[in-house]
Amino acid sequence: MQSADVITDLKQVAAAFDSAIAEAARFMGATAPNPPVGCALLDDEGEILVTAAHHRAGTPHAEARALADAARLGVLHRARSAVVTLEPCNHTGRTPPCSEALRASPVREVWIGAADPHHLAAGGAARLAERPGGMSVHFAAGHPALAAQHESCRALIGPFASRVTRGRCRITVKQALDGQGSMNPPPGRTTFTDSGSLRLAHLLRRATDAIITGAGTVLADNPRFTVRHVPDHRDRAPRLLALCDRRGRVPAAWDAEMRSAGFHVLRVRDLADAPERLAAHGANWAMVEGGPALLEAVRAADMWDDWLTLRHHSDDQHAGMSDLRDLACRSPSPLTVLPEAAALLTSVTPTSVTQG
Ligand SMILES: Nc1nc(O)c(N)c(N[C@@H]2O[C@H](COP(=O)(O)O)[C@@H](O)[C@H]2O)n1
Repeated sequence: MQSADVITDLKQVAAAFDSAIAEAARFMGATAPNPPVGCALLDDEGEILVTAAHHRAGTPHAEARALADAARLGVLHRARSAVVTLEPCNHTGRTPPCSEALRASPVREVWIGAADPHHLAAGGAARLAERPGGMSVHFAAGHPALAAQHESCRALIGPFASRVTRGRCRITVKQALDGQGSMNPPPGRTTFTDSGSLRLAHLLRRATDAIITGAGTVLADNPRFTVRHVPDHRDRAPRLLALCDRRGRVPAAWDAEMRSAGFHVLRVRDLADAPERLAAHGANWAMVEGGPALLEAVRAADMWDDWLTLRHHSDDQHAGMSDLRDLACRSPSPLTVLPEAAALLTSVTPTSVTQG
């Protein structure tokens, strides 16, 4: 692959990556089975002309959308660099190859945040580099000044990479605890966390493609699993809802109720099968919403990628303090690139330690 001189100033490339990452993050939870992807086009001066994202599978990819937006605004002829969070695809799937669209455009430099882990679509970087007349192609990974952007692009692509390389969706657990470590809210209440934690939980519901829950949770709380405390995507496929109900305790009427609320219900006997079953239905990222028994089973099966703890302080010493919202993650977490979610986290701990 050609590795010609860098045309654009690295600070401007970093700013363009930040813009593309933020735009892509807005569509997390709407693009499955595709990943969220963002693209910015820059002019000769390194100024951003347009930033676009992939909205939903079957609609134009981020690169195609950015080129079309630039044409509509009459600035396409000024586009010299493309900054893309994911390697431009090199295949005809539901949409044509972005590598060809970029080759045919005025763009002469492409910056890539992360390689495409999907073997069917990969190879766009090499295809771009062999463009007659030249194309300067760069991966963020090779530039220390873009380390943060590379990490964010990896986080963005993480759930998709999990599905296409491991055949299982990424699993994020949400656990709310009171000051004494109990998961049970006081009698008469369904939650004890503060408004920030509630928002974070609903941002997570919105950004994920599926929810895994247990019979105990459904029978005790009958949660609605809908996104209510933050605005939801207007255009998304029905969300997947996996119910682990080994003993068949939840009546079939519940499935119908959930379907009419916009969910596609999957019943799974064995919790350990849920990540594969959901991935087979196109989910890249699932969150676990359950009670102590389900979460203990997730921990025992060691099947989580992120563990989000919402810890409420109700004791005298911390009276008036907001919740602590701690995230443990085993690879860069997509939650860290969701702007509002990242701002609500108290700490992020990368960990490869097996919790037991
Ligand atoms: N570079 C890039 N930009 C996007 O906006 C994308 N959605 C993708 N996705 C890649 O292409 C495959 C899907 O292709 P179709 O939407 O079916 O045409 C997907 O598997 C990714 O590898 N890439």
